[in-house]
Amino acid sequence: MSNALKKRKIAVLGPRSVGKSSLVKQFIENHFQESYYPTIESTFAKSVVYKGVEYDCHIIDTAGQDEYSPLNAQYAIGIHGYVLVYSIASKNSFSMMQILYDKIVDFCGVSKVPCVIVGSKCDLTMQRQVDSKDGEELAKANDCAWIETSAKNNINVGKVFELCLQEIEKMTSPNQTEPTKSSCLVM
Ligand SMILES: Nc1nc2c(ncn2[C@@H]2O[C@H](COP(=O)(O)OP(=O)(O)OP(=O)(O)O)[C@@H](O)[C@H]2O)c(=O)[nH]1
Repeated sequence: MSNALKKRKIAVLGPRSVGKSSLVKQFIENHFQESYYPTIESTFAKSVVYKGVEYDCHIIDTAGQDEYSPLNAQYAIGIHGYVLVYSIASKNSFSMMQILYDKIVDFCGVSKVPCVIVGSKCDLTMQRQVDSKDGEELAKANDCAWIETSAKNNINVGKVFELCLQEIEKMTSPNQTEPTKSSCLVM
């Protein structure tokens, strides 16, 4: 059997300022920054052990999207799994989740993709606009995983990427390294 690490490409998508970069930075670099710098795009690599297997994860932190942004083909082709982020303090960002998920599955021409829906900034309890129950129900309706996180307080940050690997592995047959069933193929 090969000792090569299993490569998994994960795209982190969501509206502006919901905390995508903060989530990724907390996961990769273990720090949190209060100031806001809009992202263009950054890719990070980290090896993650999930269920005793080491995965070489490439995480793409993307620019904030709105409902009119076309999906960049780069975020659909060759991606194994998705992390879709809304802020629990923004109902508008939550309403983008279904739109974004539908854009991805439409682009890929599949009925579902491995995905974790993330309610970020869960430390902002006084500003909460999205009930946990609504997040959970949305995820269930789309057969996605769901979790609430705080990059600020380092709550559930690692769990997001474990859940993403879990969703990817659920849809990937053993020993398969290329995204197939759930991801786009260039014809
Ligand atoms: N209270 C709190 N603030 C957060 C959290 N995560 C991010 N923020 C703040 O929210 C703002 C936006 O965070 P970013 O991580 O830059 O958001 P983004 O989604 O990457 O933004 P774009 O690059 O525009 O897409 C920053 O001021 C962060 O400090 C969190 O868990 N709790």
